[in-house]
Order: sequence, then C-alpha cells, then structure tokens
Amino acid sequence: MEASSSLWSGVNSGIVLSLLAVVWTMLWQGLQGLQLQHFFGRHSRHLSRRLAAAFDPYLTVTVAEYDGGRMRRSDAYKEAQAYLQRATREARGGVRHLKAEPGKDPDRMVLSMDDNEEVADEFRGATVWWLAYTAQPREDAGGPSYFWGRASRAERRFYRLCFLERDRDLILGEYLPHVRREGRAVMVKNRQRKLFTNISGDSWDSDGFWSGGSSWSHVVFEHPKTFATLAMDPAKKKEIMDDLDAFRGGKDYYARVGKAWKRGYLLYGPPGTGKSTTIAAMANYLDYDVYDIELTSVRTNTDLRKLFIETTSKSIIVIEDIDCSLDLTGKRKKKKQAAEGDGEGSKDGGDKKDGAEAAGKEEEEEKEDKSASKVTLSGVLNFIDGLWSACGGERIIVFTTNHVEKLDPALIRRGRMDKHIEMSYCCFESFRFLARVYLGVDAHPLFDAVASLLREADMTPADVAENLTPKGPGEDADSCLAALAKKEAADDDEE
Ligand SMILES: Nc1ncnc2c1ncn2[C@@H]1O[C@H](COP(=O)(O)OP(=O)(O)OP(=O)(O)O)[C@@H](O)[C@H]1O
Ligand SMILES: [Mg+2]
Repeated sequence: MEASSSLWSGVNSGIVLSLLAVVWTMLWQGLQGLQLQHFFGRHSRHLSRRLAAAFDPYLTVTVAEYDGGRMRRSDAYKEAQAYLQRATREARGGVRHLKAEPGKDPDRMVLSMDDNEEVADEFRGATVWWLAYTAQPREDAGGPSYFWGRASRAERRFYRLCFLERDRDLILGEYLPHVRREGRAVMVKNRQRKLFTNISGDSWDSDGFWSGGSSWSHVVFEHPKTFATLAMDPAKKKEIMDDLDAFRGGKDYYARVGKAWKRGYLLYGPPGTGKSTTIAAMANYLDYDVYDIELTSVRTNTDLRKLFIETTSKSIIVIEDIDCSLDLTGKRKKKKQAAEGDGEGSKDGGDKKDGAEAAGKEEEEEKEDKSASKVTLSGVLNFIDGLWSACGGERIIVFTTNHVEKLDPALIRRGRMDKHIEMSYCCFESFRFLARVYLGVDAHPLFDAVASLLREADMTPADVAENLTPKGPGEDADSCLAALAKKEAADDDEE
C-alpha cells in the first residue's frame, strides 16, 4: 500500500514538474527580447536542468583550483580552464560574463567564463554543463596563522561539471580525458614564454597566499638568440642540441630508470664567452620558460625550496655566477669573526667612544645579517636533487661560473650537473661564423690577419661580436674588419 502511494505521488510530482516545465518554457519565450532575459537566463537553465534531473538524475564532478596542499594550482583545473575557452567562445548567447587575459597575439584577448557563469558542451550526443564558482573563505584552515591566515581568507575557485547519470561511463571514461588533452593543446597554443625572476620581501601573492619572503615575478621571454646565431664549435653545438633533444623526448626513459626528469648543465668560462647567450639559445630551442634565480635575494633554504616548487615543468632554472652566490655564508662568518677581533681591540684601549661605535656597527651588521641570504650549499644540493625536484618533471637546471675551480665538487658532480660545457675564447672558426652572421661576409682579404691575431691573443666572442657590429651608416664590412685587426694590434702593443 505504502509502495503504491509513493509510486502515485512520484507520478503526480512528475506530472506537476512537466506542467511547470511547459509553463516555464512559455514564460521564457515571452521574456525573449526583453532586458530581463539577461537576469533570468542563468536561472532558467538551472531550472530546466533540475526538471530534467527529476526524470533522469545528474551527477557532478568538481575540479578545485588548488589541491589539498594548496602549494600549486592543479593541472586539471588549468586544463579545464583552457578547454572551456573554446566552449565559451562557441556558446551561442550563453556566457555573458567573461574574463579577459592578454594572449600570445598582442592584439587579442584570451577569453574565459567568469565566476558563476555556466556553459553547456556537447560530446558524442551527450550534453554536459560546466559551472564556474568560488567558495567562501575557509574559517577553519589549520596550520600556522602566518602561513594560512591570509590564505584561508582567499576565495577558492572551482569548476563543476554536471551530466546525466545515463552518460556516466562516456563522461568519466572519455569526455574528461578529452577535456584534459584538449586543454593542454590550448595551453600550448596560447603559451607565451616567460622569464621569471625571484623577488625578495615579505609579501602575499596574487592568490592571497603568503609568499614566504620570496616569490616569482615575470616578463615575456623574447630573447632573439638561437643556436643558428651562436658561435660555437659545430661539434660541440651539435652535441648540446642532441642532448637537449634526448632530454625533451626522454619521459619514458626517465620513468623506466626511476630518475627525476631533470638535467643539470654547468656552463663555465671567462666573461663574455657566451654562457648567458647559450642559455637563451637553449630556451628558444626547447621552447621552455626560464627561471633566473638570484640566490642572494633568497633568504633561507626553505624559501629556495618554495621557489623551486612553484616552477613549472618545461622550464630552465638558472643560477648565474654560482661561485659568487654560494660564498655568502663563508663571507658572513668571516665578517663576524673580524668584528669580534675589532671588539677585543677596543676593550684593551678602554675607549668608550670606540665601544659605542662598535655597538652601532654590530647593530648595523645584525640588520644586514637578517636581510642577507642564509642559503647554504646543502640547501642548494637539496634543491637540485631533493625529493621536491621530482615534482612536475621536465626541468633543466643551469649553473654558470667564471671560476669552475672554486666550486665545491659536490655541487657539480655528475648526476647533479650532468653536462659540463666549457665556453672558451674566440677561435678562427667562431670568428668566421660571427663575420657571416654580423656582416654577411664569408671570405675577406683581412681574414688571414685576424686569424693570426686570434692565435696570439685571447679575445672573447663578445669582443669580436662588438667589433663586427657597424656603429653608423658609414661603417661596412671592410671598416669593421680593419678596426678589429687594428684593435688587436693596438692591444698587443699596449702589452
Ligand atoms: N658564442 C657567442 N656567439 C654569439 N654571440 C656571442 C657569443 N658569446 C658572446 N656573444 C655576444 O656577447 C654578449 C655577451 O655574452 P654573454 O652575456 O653570453 O657572456 P657570458 O659568458 O654570460 O658573460 P658573463 O660571464 O660576464 O656573464 C652577448 O650579448 C652576445 O651578443
Ligand atoms: Mg652571463
């Protein structure tokens, strides 16, 4: 009896809901063309979906912007966001509130749906609905208040996917992987390569998270140098390019042998031999972002690790002049010892003024000490091959130095810095290459003179390139080459 009455009440409520749907549709059609449509549009779609769900319930999948740990934006969220750009663009009269961001093309904007907007998508005959929404800040966020305090007050963003239960297998098994794949393709297409640099100072990042004293700021990476214009021994250049190719395509290899998908390069040589230029050529060749870490601005090992976690895959992480950066701790200790020595001296003399001066100096040094970097060698080693280095994969780490002999062997042993590349003075082959690139000249009567000069004097590619650059309208290949030969002769005479 109970069962039959609930069946009847089910049928009755079904009829009522159908009638409601008909009335709503008529009302909706009446509203067409009126200003109110904008207001009711979203509610109408919600209601029709709810009515449909009365007969065939729908399921939802929520994609959160931040995973549990909240350290990085979730890849799935970014991919869904990119995928929805197309659905948003193609939705007829659907999405009215859009978010615009600058894209690769300087004249166009990349549009995505704003919070609380909804868009429908079709997949093999099934309809799904995506809703973008933000959740209220969490009051109960755990952890130390300095870390979570502001973060817990930041809005949290989500996408919710709704679909009918009968489409469950299709949506979960095929549609979602399709969204991720397509989303990644859109991200690659829209991608503007970036040059990141770390900035110090206590700050909150744009998402309202505590940046822990160090965060990344970026500009668009547009360095023109490629391997095609880099002067280098052709065999060495080919070796580097082959190595980069093997790295880029080595995902399966790294997984098979159980190594993190990263590779370390050490570029060493005198100033002006093209170390920074080679990094730009590598980034252009691989189409990777560049993270240029200024170690002296990183206060602690924890900050360094945090910066590293925030780097994305397909990137080159660069620490220039690593010998200078890592000397910091040593220098600070030496300075402190020297100050202590000074202090003892003034005590012997018993001079009050000296004592006050020493106290002032100490205070100043203490201040300096607080703002100085406390990054240690072990911190850097941890950063290179610690557990964190495996997250995300596909990263190249490059150190440059003018004094390879000063570096701790632990820092550059193979496995950490897998490839050591010596950048050397300009040889005749490199000069010929630069003459072709800079002057469009393949042969010239002055080449012999330059060749013998290069054998006798150390000249960097930077010096040669500078001499081969015409300085005004009156300068041509002849005058540039003559000036280069003369400069060398003059330098020799000075010596
Ligand atoms: N091998 C090269 N091929 C082409 N141009 C080069 C090469 N090396 C240097 N140059 C030119 O010289 C300039 C300086 O080179 P770069 O900054 O790469 O030197 P570096 O080795 O990084 O020096 P430092 O040790 O002082 O940082 C570059 O702007 C580039 O135009
Ligand atoms: Mg450099």
